[in-house]
Amino acid sequence: MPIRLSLGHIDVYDDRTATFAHQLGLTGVQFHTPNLLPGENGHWSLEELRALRERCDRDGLRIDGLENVPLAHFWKVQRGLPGRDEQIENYFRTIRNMAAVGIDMLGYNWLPTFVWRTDMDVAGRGGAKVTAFDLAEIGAGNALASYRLSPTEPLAEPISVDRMWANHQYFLDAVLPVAEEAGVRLALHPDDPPVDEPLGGAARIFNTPAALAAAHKQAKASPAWGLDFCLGSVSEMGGEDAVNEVIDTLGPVGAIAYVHFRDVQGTVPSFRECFLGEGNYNPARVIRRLHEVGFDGFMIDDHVPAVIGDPDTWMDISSDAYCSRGRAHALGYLQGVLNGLGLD
Ligand SMILES: O=C(O)C(=O)C[C@H](O)[C@H](O)CO
Repeated sequence: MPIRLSLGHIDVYDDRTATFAHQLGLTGVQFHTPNLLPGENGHWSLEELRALRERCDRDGLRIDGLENVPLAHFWKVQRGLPGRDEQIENYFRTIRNMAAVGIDMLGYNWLPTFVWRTDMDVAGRGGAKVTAFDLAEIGAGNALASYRLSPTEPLAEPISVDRMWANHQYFLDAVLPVAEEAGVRLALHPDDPPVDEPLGGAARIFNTPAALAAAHKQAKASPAWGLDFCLGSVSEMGGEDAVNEVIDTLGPVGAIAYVHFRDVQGTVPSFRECFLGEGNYNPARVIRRLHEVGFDGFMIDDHVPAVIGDPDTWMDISSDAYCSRGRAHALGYLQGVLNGLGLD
């Protein structure tokens, strides 16, 4: 299949979201801890996954993937706490239930204290609302702390770099055989922000292109593991050079599962989000390079700048805020690039 675009990072799915996808000419959707999957028993049940699948079938939209099980399903696994084996058993259930309804991609992250920003309301181009991170400002805490995927409980004790790697290995060793058998692929989101310093007490380990290649080694090149290639997070590591390094190491071995398409200006320790085309990398060059190494998966929009008339960026998960002008701009931009490269 050629590289394709999906409407991505959808939290709240309803008629409005489905209409937005159709109006933008998209045929696939990708979900981000969706409202339609409460997962109240510690896993995503067959019934709720089937209902989501049937809903999208009725809407004429393919489900390209799911990302991030609810925090309550996963926090002990990430932190390596007693009780993680029970959560891993439940993760098996989620994987098998996804397979049973024909959904074969599951994104995850290795961020016990989730994504951090130090400002959720910076004026980007023309005053568009964007988010920013500055390591010098972390003393004030995470400006994303009230986001529903940020943990409400602080860490009981700090988690070191070594523990983070060991916990990830433990998770992969348990889960990949089940994922392989089920035919579901797990996709790791890079750290955002990719700093060396711990944030909220948890070390950050997937913060360089080399660390992402090391994750591939931890997965022992399993076909059930890939990178959720967040271009924004990798751009935060080192701009287009870092993006190219990831494409060149993980692309040819088929380890790029799918792509989050957003960008930033600046790199760690300080960056801010921006529109496509004014960030650290050239989107057309990146897509051409992905194509040249054989990437043929899907790409999604991610969080986007809020332009005039848009209620918010990613803090507001309502479908009103989600179906925004900023998002339409990002997707239209990417459609134009794919068309110009002859890849649509
Ligand atoms: O920080 C980013 O770039 C994200 O896309 C954050 C998302 O919530 C992502 O799903 C983290 O796993």
